[in-house]
Amino acid sequence: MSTADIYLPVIDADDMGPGNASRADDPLSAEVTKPVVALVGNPNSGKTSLFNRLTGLRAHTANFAGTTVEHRRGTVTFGEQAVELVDLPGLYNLDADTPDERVACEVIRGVDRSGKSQPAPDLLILVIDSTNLQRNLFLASQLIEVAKETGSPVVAALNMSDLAKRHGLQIDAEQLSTDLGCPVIPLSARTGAGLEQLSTAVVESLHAPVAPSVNTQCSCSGCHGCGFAQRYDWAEGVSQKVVKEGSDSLGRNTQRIDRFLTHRLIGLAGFAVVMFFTFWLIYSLAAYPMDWIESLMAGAGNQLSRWLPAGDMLSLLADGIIGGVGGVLVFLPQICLLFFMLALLEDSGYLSRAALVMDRLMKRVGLPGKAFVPMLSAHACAIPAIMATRVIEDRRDRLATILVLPLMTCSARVPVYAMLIALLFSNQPLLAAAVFTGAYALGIVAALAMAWVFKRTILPGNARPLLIELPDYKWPSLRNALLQTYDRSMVFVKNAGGAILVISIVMWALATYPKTTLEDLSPSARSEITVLQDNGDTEAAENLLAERQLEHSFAGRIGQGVQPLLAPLGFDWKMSVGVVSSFAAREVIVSTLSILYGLGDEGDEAALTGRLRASTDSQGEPSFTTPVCLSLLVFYVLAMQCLPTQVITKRETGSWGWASFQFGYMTALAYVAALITFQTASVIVG
Ligand SMILES: Nc1nc2c(ncn2[C@@H]2O[C@H](COP(=O)(O)OP(=O)(O)OP(=O)(O)O)[C@@H](O)[C@H]2O)c(=O)[nH]1
Ligand SMILES: [Mg+2]
Repeated sequence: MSTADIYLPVIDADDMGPGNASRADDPLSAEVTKPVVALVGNPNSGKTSLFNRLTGLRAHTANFAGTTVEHRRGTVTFGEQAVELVDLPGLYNLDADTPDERVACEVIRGVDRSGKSQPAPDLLILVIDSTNLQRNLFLASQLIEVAKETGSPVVAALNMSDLAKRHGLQIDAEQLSTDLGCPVIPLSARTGAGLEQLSTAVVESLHAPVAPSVNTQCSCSGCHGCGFAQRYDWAEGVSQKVVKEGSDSLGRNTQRIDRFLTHRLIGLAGFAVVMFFTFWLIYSLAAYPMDWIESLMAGAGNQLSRWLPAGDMLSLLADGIIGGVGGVLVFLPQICLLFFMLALLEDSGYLSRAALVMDRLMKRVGLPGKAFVPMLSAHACAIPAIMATRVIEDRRDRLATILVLPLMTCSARVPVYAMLIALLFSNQPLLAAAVFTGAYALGIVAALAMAWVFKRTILPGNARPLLIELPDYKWPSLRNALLQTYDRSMVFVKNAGGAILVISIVMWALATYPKTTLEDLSPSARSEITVLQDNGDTEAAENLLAERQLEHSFAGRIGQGVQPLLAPLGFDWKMSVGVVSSFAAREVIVSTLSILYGLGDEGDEAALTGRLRASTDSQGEPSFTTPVCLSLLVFYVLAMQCLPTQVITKRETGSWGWASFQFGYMTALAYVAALITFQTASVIVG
């Protein structure tokens, strides 16, 4: 197992939201009867936004370079002409350096992964960011030269015209069309302006293809001579010629804000404040819809107990399904808000600044600056984040990033944190936000620390310095943010309705069978229950019987078998069952605890946290003490409890060895850290 083993698949699973029927995991060479039109251009020029606008799909867009790392397809009808539209990763030039850039270059040049020729696209839509014309023209000239060789006609889409207009920027599209030797259509992927003209130009070019041509040879005396410099000079010359009225108010505003946000200290403090504010907002706002969902669940449980006689069926539906799945679904509002805030931050352009201020820290521990965006997106889910590491050129850097990514707090941890934080500080949003931020920070610090350890041990070497484009700040698109929130949340809901549902039913069965009757109990337990019954305390007697039944169930036996291993971390046998069951998926602990603590509590309307807080051990002491909650929290921040992530790590590194190593080191780290936390907190709390 070495870094050289990392293989770089070109295309596979995508992060398109649910409802997107079309995905691009087949190579471009696959049999396609419709003409193929590819969207090409610089990173962040709006290719995916245009793709979404034209196809009605919802691929991920964001205001930073390198959002798209694979090609995607969708069908569009331009006039009466149906075409296969392909969205590609962005490029700065045609000398591909990273796996995602290679994807784009291969498609444009008409070669497949192995270098064999395949049909080039029937047409290229060259997406140009009008607010960054000069920079985009460099690639434009290269692309047009390649298109001339492959015979693909080109239509240039002068995107972001809404933004250009707002900032008083006027571009002479006709002159630009003459300089590029292809049609140039001003448009806005955000507002939809100019799409009809684009459609007409595409249809005309498909029916009467004209090879584009560009002449970057410059005869002026000021040219620097070499190909690169000459091309830059050409781009500068054309840009000066076609920009009729320029205003750099966009750039000036950006610079003004950046003076603070990219400052080495203020920038770092600003990042902490932004994250704290985000969590505070999530925590405070989500409380209301969470209450509604909780009362909905309780109402459903009550209704069921009215309809069905007491027995296994009622228990399965109320405790197993409503308790298990509902226990996880309750946290949906927090997850939606988290995704919404992340989408707004992404779209505003702030994240590239955060990457810059974090780069100094990351470089020291051997992580490349380019790892920052995958690290941030890992806060939603580690799977797309691991795929997003394809923007990292160096194999060592990429492997180090993949190994530490799952330490970032993903959305599946949110229900677990929320449950534990509610146990620690209910109704104290500020404290809760502080612990939330602390848990997130712990994940980040652990990732940086482990990267440092890897740099000193198994992955020696220095990470490449960060070269990142700082896009202009933009007002985030509310529509995009809402759609993205919906798509990502639906993945969570589907998970709750699929894997979590199945695990909940299994957990319910394990906690219910084999059944224990009063006669099966030990004489002492029997007499304890009888005394309670004789005293008329039937509720306490029933609860005690339920408790004993649970202890004798399969789940009880498993929990008690594992518990000695987890006892130093402060976990009792019920928590041990929760920990074991959540190795399939983290959030399962919430449903498992709902089931384990819900049994014997028929129709109880109290929320899960209320039940957990009231639970006691055999000596009558509270089970969920502060040291226990903290220990569980630390364990869940650090442990690798997600099978799909393991599969993706295997796929992206090409070896189960690295996936097992990731599982092993994270579990060991979680165990040791939780042990230290519990023992220390126990001493402090007393
Ligand atoms: N105002 C405005 N913003 C736009 C327009 N088109 C795209 N954007 C924004 O520009 C940013 C980049 O858009 P993407 O569609 O992700 O760009 P991309 O070219 O696919 O980027 P990569 O995948 O990184 O190459 C996002 O914040 C979009 O919301 C537009 O016409 N007007
Ligand atoms: Mg894109």
